[in-house]
Amino acid sequence: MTTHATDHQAAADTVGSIGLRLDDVTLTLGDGDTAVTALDHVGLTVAPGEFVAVVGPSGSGKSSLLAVAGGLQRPTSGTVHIAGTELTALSDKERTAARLRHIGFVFQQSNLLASLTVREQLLLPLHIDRRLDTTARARADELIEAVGLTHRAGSRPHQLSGGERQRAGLARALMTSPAVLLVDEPTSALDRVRSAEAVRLIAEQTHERSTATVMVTHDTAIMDAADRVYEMVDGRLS
Ligand SMILES: Nc1ncnc2c1ncn2[C@@H]1O[C@H](COP(=O)(O)OP(=O)(O)OP(=O)(O)O)[C@@H](O)[C@H]1O
Repeated sequence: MTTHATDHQAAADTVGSIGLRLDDVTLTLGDGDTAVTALDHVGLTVAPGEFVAVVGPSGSGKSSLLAVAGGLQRPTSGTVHIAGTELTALSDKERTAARLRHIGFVFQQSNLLASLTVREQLLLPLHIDRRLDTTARARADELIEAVGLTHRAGSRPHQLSGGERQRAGLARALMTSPAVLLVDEPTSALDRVRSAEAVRLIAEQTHERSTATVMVTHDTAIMDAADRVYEMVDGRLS
C-alpha cells in the first residue's frame, strides 16, 4: 500500500491526536556547489498508535528524515511538531530536553553499552537522573518481557544474538514512554524470518503503547506490517 503524504493530514490534525508532524520541511546539507537537498518540502503526520514505514534507496534522505523528526538536526526550513510541541521553535537546550522526554530512537547499530546487562541498559538513564525506583524497575521488567528477553535480562550484549540486541534496543527506546518512536533499518542485520519478527514486534508495541512510529528502510518486504508506507526519492516523500 502506498498513499500520498497529505491524505491523512486532515484526519490526524484534530487537537491532541498528533504524535509527529512535519510541515514543508527542507534540509540542505553542504555548501555551494556541493550542497545537497536531503529533504525537499516534506510533509508527514503520524498519529499516536500509527506505524508508518518510509522506503527508499540509499541516499534518498531517510536518515535525514529521522534526524530532523527526532530533533537531532534543525531543518533548513519548515516546522516539526512532537506531541503538541513545536520542536523547531525551541532552543538547542530545550530541544535536547524534548528529545529525551518524547522521542525513542532505535538505531541500526543498537548502541548498547558493552559492560551492561540488558536490564541495566534500560535502567541507566534513570539511574543517572536519580529516578531509579520500584516503578522504573517494574517498567524495565515489563518491557523486557514484552520484547521476549526475560531469559536474557542478565546478559551483556556480546552474549546476545543480533535480533536479541535489536529487541533490547527497542525495549530501551520505550523506557521513557516516548510519544514518538523513530526506527532506522531494524532489519538489515537479520535474516528474513527474524526481520519480519522484529518489524511485527515494533508494530505491536506501536499499537499497544500508542507511539507515533516512523521506520525507515530499504527493505520493501516489511511493508505488510505498516499502517502506511511512503516512498522517499531524492528527498521527496510520496
Ligand atoms: N553532512 C552531509 N553533507 C553533505 N551531504 C550529505 C551529508 N549527509 C548526507 N548527505 C547527502 O544527503 C543525501 C541524503 O542522505 P541520507 O543519509 O539522509 O540518505 P539515506 O536514504 O538515509 O541513505 P542510506 O540508506 O544509505 O543510509 C545523500 O545524497 C547524502 O549523500
